[in-house]
Amino acid sequence: MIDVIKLTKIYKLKNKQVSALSDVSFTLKSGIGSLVGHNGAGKTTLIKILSTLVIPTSGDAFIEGHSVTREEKKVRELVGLVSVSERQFYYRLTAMENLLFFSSLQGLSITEAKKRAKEVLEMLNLSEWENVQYMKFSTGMQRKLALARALITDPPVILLDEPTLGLDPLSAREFRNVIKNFKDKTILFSSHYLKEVEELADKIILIKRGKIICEGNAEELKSKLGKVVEVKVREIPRGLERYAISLVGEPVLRLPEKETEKLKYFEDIREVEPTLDDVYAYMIGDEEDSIRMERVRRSWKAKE
Ligand SMILES: Nc1ncnc2c1ncn2[C@@H]1O[C@H](COP(=O)(O)OP(=O)(O)OP(=O)(O)O)[C@@H](O)[C@H]1O
Repeated sequence: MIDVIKLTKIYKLKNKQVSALSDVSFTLKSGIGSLVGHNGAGKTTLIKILSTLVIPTSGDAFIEGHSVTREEKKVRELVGLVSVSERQFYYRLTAMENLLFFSSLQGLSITEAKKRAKEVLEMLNLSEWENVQYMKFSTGMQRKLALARALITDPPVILLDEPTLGLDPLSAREFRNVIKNFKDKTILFSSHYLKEVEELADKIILIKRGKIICEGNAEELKSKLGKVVEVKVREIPRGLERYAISLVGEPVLRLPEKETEKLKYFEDIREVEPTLDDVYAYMIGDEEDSIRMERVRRSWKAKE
């Protein structure tokens, strides 16, 4: 179980402060949760706080009832972290040697670690790579080895920061299948792939500029949109640029029907099945994206 209570993180830079998280609270009792938000929304910061790598400015979070600020050692035993941001493994050591090295840091005996390492490598279809140096691993295999390391102590909570980033579709699918099978663990992952989020997550947490703006399962989030429609417009009104699905020629907008009130003119209305992309555009797609999109559209028009 992950319990986050009023977490705030302010990074102090030389002459300014960056508010990465502000008053974030949520509970993930079990199952799979997903953090979704724009670049810089605060997802990695949250995952780092939950794995005790970053200290929050205020608030606290509890992993299986243990505080990340006051019981770091205990929390580290309870959490397995998979992240791509750090240099993770020793390049010249084999998969097995790396796993033994990291599990010794976590206090496992060599015999126990070897047994667990073999089990997790087999679970992740990496057995035949056991004695191959890490430097020869593809990105997908590197990611799987990171998961193997997180699993070696069989922790109840797994945190994954963009686990399928850069993986080819088949490797990503394989990775997702592995994650789906952890029925008895609490898993929290961040992702920009909304199809993946929909496939895996029981609970989706939408974060915008360090604040939670909505949470629920995919159906609950979609139901907040009401009907979703596609319409052709002549011009995209300011503030609705994030709904554009075609900028060339006559722009097409895909948006909640209730938002069409903001359009002076539209034609060819067509109802479509809501997706998480629609939820994202409605809840998160923000002004800056809108302005950028409008710039693209204008420069395109100018070239025509
Ligand atoms: N060590 C740091 N020092 C200063 N600012 C930081 C630091 N780490 C993150 N930030 C800032 O905090 C904010 C949140 O960053 P974070 O990496 O948590 O976002 P994110 O949602 O994971 O983004 P992305 O999707 O791009 O990975 C950003 O404005 C970022 O620039």
